[in-house]
Amino acid sequence: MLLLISPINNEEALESIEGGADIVDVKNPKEGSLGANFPWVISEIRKMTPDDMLVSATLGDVPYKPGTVSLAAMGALTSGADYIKVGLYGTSNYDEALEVMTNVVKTVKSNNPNATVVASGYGDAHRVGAVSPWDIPKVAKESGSDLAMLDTAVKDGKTLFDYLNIDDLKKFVEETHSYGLKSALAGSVKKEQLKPLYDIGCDVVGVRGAACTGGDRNNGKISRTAVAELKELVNSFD
Ligand SMILES: O=C[C@H](O)COP(=O)(O)O
Repeated sequence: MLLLISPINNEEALESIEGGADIVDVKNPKEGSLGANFPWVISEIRKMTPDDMLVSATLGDVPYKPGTVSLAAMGALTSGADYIKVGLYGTSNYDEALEVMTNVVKTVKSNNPNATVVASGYGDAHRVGAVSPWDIPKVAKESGSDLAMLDTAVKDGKTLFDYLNIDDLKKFVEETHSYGLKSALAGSVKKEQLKPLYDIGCDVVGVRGAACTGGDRNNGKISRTAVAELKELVNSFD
C-alpha cells in the first residue's frame, strides 16, 4: 500500500519527502478537502522532489464544469504533476461525474499518456449533495481514469470510517479492482486505521491530518517524524 501525503507548501513537501512518502500530493486545504494549490507551488515542489517520487496535484472540489476542470487539469500537468486528482464535489450524479472525468482523462492522456488520473468521490457525499461514493468505481472505469478514490468532503473530525464500514470499503476496493483499476482511500485516516485498509487491499492511502503536528490538518504542519512513523507502519504490513 502506497502512502500519499498532502503538503501545502515547500516546507511541508520537504518533510513529506524526507519522511519517505511514496506520493507527494500538493493541496490547498483553504479551498476545501481536495482544494487546489497554485501552479507555481506545484512546479516548485516538482523541482525539489526526486524524479522517482510521484508528485500529485488536486484540481479542487470541482464544480460540474467539464471545460473549467479540463483546463485546470492542463494547468496541473504543465506545472509538473504526474498524478491528477479530481474531487467530484459539484457533480451530483453519475452522468455529470462521468462527463467531467471523461474530459479530464482526454486532456491529461493526450498530453502525457503516462500521467495518472484519479477520480475521487466522498464517503460523506450525502452531506454536500455530491455523486454517490458507490458510483465512483464505474465513473473511473468508464472515463478511462486509473484510480477510484474516496475522501471526506467535510473535515470536522469524522473519518471515512464514520460513513463507510470496513465491509463497504472492501466492496469499493473489490469493485475497483474488478475493473482493473487501483483504489485510494483517505478521510482523516488515523494510524490505527491503516492496517484495516491494507487488509482489504487498498492500493493507496491518503493522509494529511495524521502526518501533521498535533494531528491537526489545519493548524499543524506535516512533520517528517510523523510521516516516517506512518511509512514504517505501512511497510511492516508487507
Ligand atoms: O488525499 C488525502 C487527504 O489529504 C487526506 O487529508 P486528511 O488525512 O487530513 O483527511
